[in-house]
Amino acid sequence: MGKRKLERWIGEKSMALIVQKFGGTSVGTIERIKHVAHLIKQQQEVGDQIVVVVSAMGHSTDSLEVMAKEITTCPQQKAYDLLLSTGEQLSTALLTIALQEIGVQAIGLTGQQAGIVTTDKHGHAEIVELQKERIFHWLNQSKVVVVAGFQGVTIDGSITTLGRGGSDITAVALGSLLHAERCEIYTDVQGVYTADPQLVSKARLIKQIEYEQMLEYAQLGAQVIHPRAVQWAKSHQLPVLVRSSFEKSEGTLIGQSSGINLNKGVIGLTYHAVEGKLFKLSFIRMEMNALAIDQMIEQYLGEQKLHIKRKECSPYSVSYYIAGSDIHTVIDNLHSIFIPSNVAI
Ligand SMILES: Nc1ncnc2c1ncn2[C@@H]1O[C@H](COP(=O)(O)OP(=O)(O)O)[C@@H](O)[C@H]1O
Ligand SMILES: N[C@@H](CC(=O)OP(=O)(O)O)C(=O)O
Repeated sequence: MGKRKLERWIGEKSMALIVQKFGGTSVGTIERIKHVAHLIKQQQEVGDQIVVVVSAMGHSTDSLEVMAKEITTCPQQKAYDLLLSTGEQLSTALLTIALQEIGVQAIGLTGQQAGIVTTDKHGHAEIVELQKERIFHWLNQSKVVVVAGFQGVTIDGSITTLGRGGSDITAVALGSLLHAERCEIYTDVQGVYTADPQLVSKARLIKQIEYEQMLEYAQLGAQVIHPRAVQWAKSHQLPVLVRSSFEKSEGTLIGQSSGINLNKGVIGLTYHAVEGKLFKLSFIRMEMNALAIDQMIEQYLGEQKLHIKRKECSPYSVSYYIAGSDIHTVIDNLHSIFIPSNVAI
């Protein structure tokens, strides 16, 4: 019997264990929290065991940072983590109450109560252990377990945070260590797109992407999932589904290669300002070290009289530092050329 299955039998249940993570936008208001509670209830009615990971409401972690900075520009790390971790504790408690209110048996846990042990690198801690029996104890009582994301505790009892955007890491680490069937990341867009859909109007939803490519895509700025979460998923071969909490959609499956990809070109684009008018423009390629694609991109940038100041390559990506003011038009054009709408993704 495989390890994933075995774990479920130890938990004395043969149904699927799923980890669902809801980001800040998905739990941004009380109405949204109530909506999320209904989504969880629907999944539980299918008969699955559910562990939920939540982020802080909306941009409340930013507000906590601002409050501390009004006192000092240099808060002590332990107190700062103690403060930042409260955002997720609030949303965990509210979601647990919302679940209970609609008849779902639920228990809310801080990272510490869930047994998430981390290194002592405050503000950027790594999960090193999960005391699994704590979560299984509640799952075996048929409860939905709601865990505060983005936080853990050191072996000597200090609360830590994992780094901004770290609730994704909590969700995928829990999914990996609990041997869940999959981890679902619920957010404000339908899944992983070929570019940020809020910036590039022609961005298309990617149905499936491999761990390696998603890792580079996330490292290069596709903000929809944290790169360290992708790293956990890759190491434990955990399938991750990114989908919307607002509208029904199949989302994007991050997993192993299906081996039947017809697209041999570019799968994703990211760009951000480095300083002033200098931009870093990155392309995620479907194939490793595909030099022909790099040459085509460079030819296009040359034709547009965009001077490449620096180039960086990694197995599935190529990045260019270019200076320009109308970068948005360039991106739109690059997207149309290199990810044309007739190519399957
Ligand atoms: N390639 C991409 N695919 C999807 N979303 C992306 C991509 N690049 C950037 N994003 C941005 O990521 C946002 C979702 O991430 P985030 O704001 O961290 O959500 P959450 O609040 O759910 O954690 C989207 O609103 C979108 O603008
Ligand atoms: N609340 C934390 C952790 C987090 O992951 O948030 P979100 O899922 O909303 O990006 C942050 O803002 O960094």
